[in-house]
Amino acid sequence: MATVLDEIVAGVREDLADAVAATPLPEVQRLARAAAPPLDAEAALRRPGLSLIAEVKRSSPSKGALAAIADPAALAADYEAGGATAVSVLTERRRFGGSLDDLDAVRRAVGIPVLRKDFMVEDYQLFEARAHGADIILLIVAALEQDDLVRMQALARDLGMTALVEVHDEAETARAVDAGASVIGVNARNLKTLAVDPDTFGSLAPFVPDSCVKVAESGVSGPADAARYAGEGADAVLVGEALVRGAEPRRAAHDLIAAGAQS
Ligand SMILES: O=C(O)c1ccccc1NCC(=O)[C@H](O)[C@H](O)COP(=O)(O)O
Repeated sequence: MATVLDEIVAGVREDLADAVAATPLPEVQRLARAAAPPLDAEAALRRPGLSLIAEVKRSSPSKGALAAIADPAALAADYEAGGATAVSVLTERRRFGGSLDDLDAVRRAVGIPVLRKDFMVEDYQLFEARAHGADIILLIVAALEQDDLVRMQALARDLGMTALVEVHDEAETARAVDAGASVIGVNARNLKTLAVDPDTFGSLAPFVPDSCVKVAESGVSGPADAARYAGEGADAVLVGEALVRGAEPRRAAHDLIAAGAQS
């Protein structure tokens, strides 16, 4: 039976065919090479204290519509003012309501690294991300064969971007480490059931080498969760729903970071 991830990736591949038809690979490669140089996101995430990757997330397969984000640039600017280290922008259209327009708007609004959060299955998407100013791309181990993971990580580096390599279990963590990942995100959301298990980060963190940046993804509902992840060894937390649903994203960002620092 097809999983949610399979269904999302099938939709992404259909949209990708349209994108390639509109902007062929050589042109998107040219645009990627011509874009302003990327920021060193890995170095930013390695700074002392708990880093926050704050997400622009309109909707999700697990929760449906989350927030009517009229101005993604203003939201991202609030995140930056609240101390976020990076902004994550979901660009997947069908299930998350995102777009490259959101990425463009955020890129123009902030001076911190920007993550294109999407389901990357073809090299084309990495060039596209860079052409739109992304500094970080997401590589989901569960969505990629090992040779694709290795090649796409090398391509991200060649383009000057940081790859956030996402894992959900011990086997995927071993694959990420084998592929030479330097930034590993442990996602607490099970991509088959969509349930969030807050114990996932703590159980997988010991399998992530100390040399890697460790990112705890999903299910952070407030400062206590950020403090818990920091205590379990997270260098960064990636937070979407709690920030876009809250009334004061700037303060909420600040409070998450402060809780991590106290842990
Ligand atoms: O959010 C979902 O429902 C989802 C479903 C299937 C694949 C990915 C999904 N989310 C992507 C993410 O990783 C989250 O947006 C990110 O970690 C932030 O999570 P949260 O703070 O729980 O919104």
